[in-house]
Amino acid sequence: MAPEPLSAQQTDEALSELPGWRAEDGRLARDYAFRGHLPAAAMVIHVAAIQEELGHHSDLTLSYNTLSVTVNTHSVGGRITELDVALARRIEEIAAGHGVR
Ligand SMILES: C[C@H](O)[C@H](O)[C@H]1CNC2=NC(N)=NC(=O)C2=N1
Repeated sequence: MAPEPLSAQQTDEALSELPGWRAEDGRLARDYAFRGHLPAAAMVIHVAAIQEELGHHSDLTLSYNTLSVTVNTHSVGGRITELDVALARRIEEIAAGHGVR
C-alpha cells in the first residue's frame, strides 16, 4: 500500500526527534561533517546498505568531508512520508559511529 504524505504537523513532530534534520523543498535533509574524506565515503556505503534493506533510497552528495542527505518518497509524487522518517532514523543511528562532528 502506498504511504500517505505527512502533514506539516506530522513532519514537525518527526523532526523534533531528528536533531539536525530539516524539511526543505518537500524533502527531509541533513548535512553531516566528518574529520576527512574516507569517513564520509564510508558513511555512504553504510547508508546504501540500509537503503537496500529498507527498499527506500535517499539522494547522497559526497564532498571532501561532508555528506548531504535528502530524501522524499517518489511513489507519492515526491512528498515526505513515514518511509523517509524511518530512513532518517536509521541513518541517525549509525552517524555517531562514523565520527560525525
Ligand atoms: C520497487 C522499489 O521498492 C521502489 O521503486 C522504491 C525504491 N526506493 C525508493 N526510494 C524513494 N526515496 N522513494 C521511493 O518511492 C522508492 N521506491
